[in-house]
Amino acid sequence: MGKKNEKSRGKLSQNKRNELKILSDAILLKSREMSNDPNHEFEIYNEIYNLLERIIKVESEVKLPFKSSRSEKTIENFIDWCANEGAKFDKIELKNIPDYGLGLVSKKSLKEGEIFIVIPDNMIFSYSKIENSIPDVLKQKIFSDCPLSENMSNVKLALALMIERMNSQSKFKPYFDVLPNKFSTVLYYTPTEMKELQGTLAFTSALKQVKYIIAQYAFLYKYIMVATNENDSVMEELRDNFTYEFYRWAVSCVMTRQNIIPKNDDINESVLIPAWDMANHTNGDINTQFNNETHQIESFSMKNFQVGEQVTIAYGNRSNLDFLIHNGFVFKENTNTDLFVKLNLNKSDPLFEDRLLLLKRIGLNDHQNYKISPELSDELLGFIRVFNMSEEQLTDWLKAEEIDVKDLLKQNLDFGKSFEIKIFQSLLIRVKILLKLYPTQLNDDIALLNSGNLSKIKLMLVQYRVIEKTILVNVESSLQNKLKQLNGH
Ligand SMILES: C[S@@+](CC[C@H](N)C(=O)[O-])C[C@H]1O[C@@H](n2cnc3c(N)ncnc32)[C@H](O)[C@@H]1O
Repeated sequence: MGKKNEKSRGKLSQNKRNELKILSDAILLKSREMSNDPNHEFEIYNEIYNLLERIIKVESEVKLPFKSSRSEKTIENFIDWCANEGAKFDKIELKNIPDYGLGLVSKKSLKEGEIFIVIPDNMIFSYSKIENSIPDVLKQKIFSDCPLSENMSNVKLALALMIERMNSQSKFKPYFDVLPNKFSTVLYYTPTEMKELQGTLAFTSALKQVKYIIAQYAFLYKYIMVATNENDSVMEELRDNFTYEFYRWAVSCVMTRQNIIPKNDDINESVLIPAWDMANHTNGDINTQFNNETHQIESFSMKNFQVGEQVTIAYGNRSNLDFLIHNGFVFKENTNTDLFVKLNLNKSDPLFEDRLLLLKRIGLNDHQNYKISPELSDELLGFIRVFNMSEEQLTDWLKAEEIDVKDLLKQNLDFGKSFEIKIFQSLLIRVKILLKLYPTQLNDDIALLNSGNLSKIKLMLVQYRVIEKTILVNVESSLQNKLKQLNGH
């Protein structure tokens, strides 16, 4: 650390810095606005994006302080570096895999449960790994005093990555050189691409995620400009190179690759694990551990892999909404088909207060997210039962003992046929409304996917729409079947 790699590129004039400060203030102000209406949230996003475009233009003369390309040479250097650092990975190799970027491929057949990669602690990148080489003033101002990096381990890791990425002498350089230049995270969507999510359950999450990270940039920009210290070259270098482009790159690296491992007995830390983080995801159980005795990452094969097969790992049992928002991809074969929908009571309903009271007694709330799937969860059943009760039913249930009231969450509670019909119908209406919110039809989306000429991000977003709509269509037909059975058809 501490060595300036090259002469500072394109220091911005004071006028431009002032303009960036004004734009950052405007972003911070706008990002405080919040709405439950996704279309209003989209308007806020568009206004923020306009300010951001101006920022990107002003910052355009400051180039990213590194060049990385995933050439054969850089990959070879990386593999040599891994070997020199003590990684054990002779059963696998790193290869380009269409639609996945880089990935791991087996060189020997692997048995389920067999260790296929070991990464020693010295290869793991984190803030604590560079802490001792960071000048004190920078450590104090950026990592202790700054409320964002102090409280958020992902921001801390992103800033540590930016600082170390600027250091051409870094021991991690061979790893940084094979990191992607560009991502498909929400931070790289254009507003036109973002609009592809309109009507989906992911729309608001995507908008909020971008708003949040742009606001982080604006906050950090102002913070770093003020915290700058002429006597500290690394601090100055950070000030000269801190752009939105650089920040979204670092945040995307962290979003798509970070892991949490124990730093010591009491504290965990966000880290990047070179080579292991080249493994792509598939369904299964997490089969990687941090060995507390050897301080190594060990990954075990999740199944038998043939020679030449892609060796995948499981990132966790996440829904496609989570993968899209937090990891920048969707996984068509995902066995996790969870969709969560916010359901609320009708405030103008004269029985609103009673329903709310009963909901609370069974541990539920108004405005809660419920899992929508063909098998209705206990919580969803509880909610739609309370939502649909008559005044008489409500009064009876409110009188029930604490222990009995929880029966409302039981699958086999017999409410009688007409009430069953009522609750399934109300849920069916809700699902139909959700399906109507999409500006496009499922068939149109499928045709679009088959057209074969979509950009990478648009393809992913249309795929996401198809996945979400398909789940809802399945729930719709399962509810219709249940109603048919109840009606004796
Ligand atoms: C930890 S990295 C894995 C290595 C990555 N492929 C690379 O080239 O650096 C995670 C990223 O890999 C890609 N990825 C992982 N699993 C995937 C999958 N099942 N389908 C598509 N992309 C996937 C996504 O871009 C994700 O953000």
